Amino acid sequence: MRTVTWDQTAPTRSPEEDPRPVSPAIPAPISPATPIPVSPGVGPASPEDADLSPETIQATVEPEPEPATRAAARPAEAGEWRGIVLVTGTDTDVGKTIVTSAIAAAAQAAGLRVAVVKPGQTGTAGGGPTDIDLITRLAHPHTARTLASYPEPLAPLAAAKVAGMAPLELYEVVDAIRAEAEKHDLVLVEGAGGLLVPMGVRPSGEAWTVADLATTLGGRTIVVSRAGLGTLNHTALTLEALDRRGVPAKVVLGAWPAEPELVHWANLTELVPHLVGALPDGAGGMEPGVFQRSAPGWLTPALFGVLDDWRVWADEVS
Ligand SMILES: Nc1ncnc2c1ncn2[C@@H]1O[C@H](COP(=O)(O)OP(=O)(O)OP(=O)(O)O)[C@@H](O)[C@H]1O
Ligand SMILES: C[C@H](N)[C@H](N)CCCCCC(=O)O
Ligand SMILES: [Mg+2]
Repeated sequence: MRTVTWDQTAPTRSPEEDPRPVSPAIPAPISPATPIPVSPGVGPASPEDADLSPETIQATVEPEPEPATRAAARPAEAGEWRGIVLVTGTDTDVGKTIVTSAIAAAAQAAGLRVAVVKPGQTGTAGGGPTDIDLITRLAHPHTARTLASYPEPLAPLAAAKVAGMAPLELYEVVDAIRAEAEKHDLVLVEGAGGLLVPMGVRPSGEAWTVADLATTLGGRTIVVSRAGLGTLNHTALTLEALDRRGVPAKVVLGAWPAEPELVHWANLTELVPHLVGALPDGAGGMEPGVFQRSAPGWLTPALFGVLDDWRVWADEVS
């Protein structure tokens, strides 16, 4: 099997010169007395994977068993992501819409009937295409619906308030998504911004988030993450929030750069145990036919793709 050779000129240190562990800090197991589950975190699949010494500066991007002290990143199974799947992200502008399009395209190519639902679209005063417009252009899902649109580019609840419009009501959204699930094999639900953005109100008047939607619907969740510096923390925070709620989650990189640097390879190595896909930067600008034919190559079989070896993928994209 081929290995990926990282940029040998990048600054590194050998264990002999500096014995500090190069592994990123993995949260120590929390006392069994506390009810807080151990963070799923992100991290190398094995200590060897974190070795950035010059002699072994190779990305060993094959997932291996997680240490028993952490919630395991169980390998996703082929076709597992059917039914209702929420697509959230570590932030706004991370590529949720493009990733949603890619999953829809790959699932349709695999013969599934796909619906995409965007509960709250904000920023429509800008006049550009909505997320559902983009998804429709790129992937042509069988059904594509926006449930509520608000003019200002804000979180949906804030956008509803400033416009004096009705906020999204949690159980109306739940009912709309369940109705699509009756008619489709896969319903992709794209949030707005990240996991804990206030989306609308519950009957009690309290705000709800995409995390609440995931727990109410019992849906699996895809976390779209950036590839660059800062993503390890943002991804770990999002995975931990989902893990604490008992929501199964996997990660897709929204935009893998054309010219990856050391940090991108290092992040890939850390995230591989959680990854079920990675889209190239620029994918959103592709001609729709090219996008649809390419999408399965960016996703693992869990998401109806054909990407089954991250080392081969890394060789091909570098
Ligand atoms: N793989 C990609 N190829 C091309 N453009 C991308 C890619 N990923 C993200 N972008 C660009 O980055 C920006 C944000 O992407 P996108 O609209 O998918 O973000 P988002 O996470 O859906 O944000 P929002 O919270 O507004 O829904 C867009 O301008 C999009 O064109
Ligand atoms: C307008 C933007 N593109 C998104 N649709 C909404 C992002 C809300 C983010 C709120 C926040 O986390 O502060
Ligand atoms: Mg979007």
